[in-house]
Amino acid sequence: MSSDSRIIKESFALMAPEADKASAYFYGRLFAEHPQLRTLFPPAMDRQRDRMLRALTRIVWSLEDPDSLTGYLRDLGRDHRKLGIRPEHYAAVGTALIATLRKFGGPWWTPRMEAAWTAAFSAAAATMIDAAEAEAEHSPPWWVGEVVGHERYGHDLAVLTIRPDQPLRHVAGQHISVQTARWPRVWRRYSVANAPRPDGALTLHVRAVPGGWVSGALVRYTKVGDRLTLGPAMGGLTLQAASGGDLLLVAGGTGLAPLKALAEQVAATEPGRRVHLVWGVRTTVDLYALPQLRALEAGCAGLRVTVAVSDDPSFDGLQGTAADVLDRLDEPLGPDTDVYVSGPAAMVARTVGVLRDRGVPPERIHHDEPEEAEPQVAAARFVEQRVTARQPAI
Ligand SMILES: NC(=O)C1=CN([C@@H]2O[C@H](COP(=O)(O)OP(=O)(O)OC[C@H]3O[C@@H](n4cnc5c(N)ncnc54)[C@H](O)[C@@H]3O)[C@@H](O)[C@H]2O)C=CC1
Repeated sequence: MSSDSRIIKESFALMAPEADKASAYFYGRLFAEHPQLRTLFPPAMDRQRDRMLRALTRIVWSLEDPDSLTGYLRDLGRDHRKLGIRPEHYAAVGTALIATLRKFGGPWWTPRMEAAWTAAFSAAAATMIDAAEAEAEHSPPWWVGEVVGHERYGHDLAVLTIRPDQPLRHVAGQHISVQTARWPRVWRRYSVANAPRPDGALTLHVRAVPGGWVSGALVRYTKVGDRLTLGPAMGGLTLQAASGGDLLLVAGGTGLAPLKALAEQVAATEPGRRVHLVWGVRTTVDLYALPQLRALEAGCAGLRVTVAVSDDPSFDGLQGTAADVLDRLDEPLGPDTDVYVSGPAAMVARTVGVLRDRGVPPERIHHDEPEEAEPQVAAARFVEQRVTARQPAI
């Protein structure tokens, strides 16, 4: 580990006990010094603060993995265009960040730490700005999407089909962010549930979560003809280029969306490739995409779809969660099988546990970071880092 990386990790850990206060101070200071930036952010800042903390944690933890760090920063830079962040804003953010670290580092803060952070921030900002400028050559900062389909299932689920005003390039397995007119500057992520289509349309599977501003608006108050604002496609739940072996896709509820896109991609490009899609839902109402999955299966020799229902004993089929189904699979998972998992965080964790018990190597198991991760996850990682940190380097 380079000495600068170690200094950054250790000084970051000093903030652990006050991570929430530090992120509030950071935005307070940023907006006090640059009031014009306040208009770029949502009225309620709690989730934004969590996101910032999570992003910073992710960056600090990736310092030893330059490829992963650069990819992450480039995505962040591209994504920030939709907020209206411009190159000149980065210096303001850097000044507020260093001031925050200095304040919360307290008596431990040293000029050596400040120099390491300043250099790291400049490098990160340059990567983000570079990615944003490269993206600006061929893509708008955001898209306007017209809702051309809106199907309701039960009281809290909807499948939306959206046609962007300009081509929105995406790869099967990626997600986009969505803003509704009801909640300006509040963005939420949804996976695109289809492989790229000739007409450019995007399908989203949306569950209205309790207290969810955007999900509630999309399910209950959006209709055909409405317009939504869309951010660029991001995310890594895409097929590994090098892998050509069997695929096991394990979905829970609306976590089906990115895996359905992967199944469509394979059906279109490698119809003979063996793909087993296991989809677990709670009740039969949640089997909203079953007709399309069966149609896909009928047209694709290599695709097999298994569904299981966990909370409805009257269901005339497999009972249990997707993880339970895997536990009972009688066929072995070949060493070249890649597994993709998507769904509620607890379901993903349980499924990954079952797969590990069945001997699937960790590098063959792929899943996304859930957006709805515990808000305190970043602070918890600070604490973990602090406990494991060695003596300060300086
Ligand atoms: N809508 C989208 O585009 C995407 C959504 N997601 C995530 O997928 C989740 C989907 O939520 P819902 O549809 O409400 O799912 P849900 O709550 O209806 O659950 C889906 C399935 O997961 C099972 N499950 C729940 N907890 C489990 C556990 N601890 N162990 C094993 N199985 C468990 C349930 O029994 C059910 O079979 C959300 O967390 C969402 O963030 C992930 C990727 C894309």
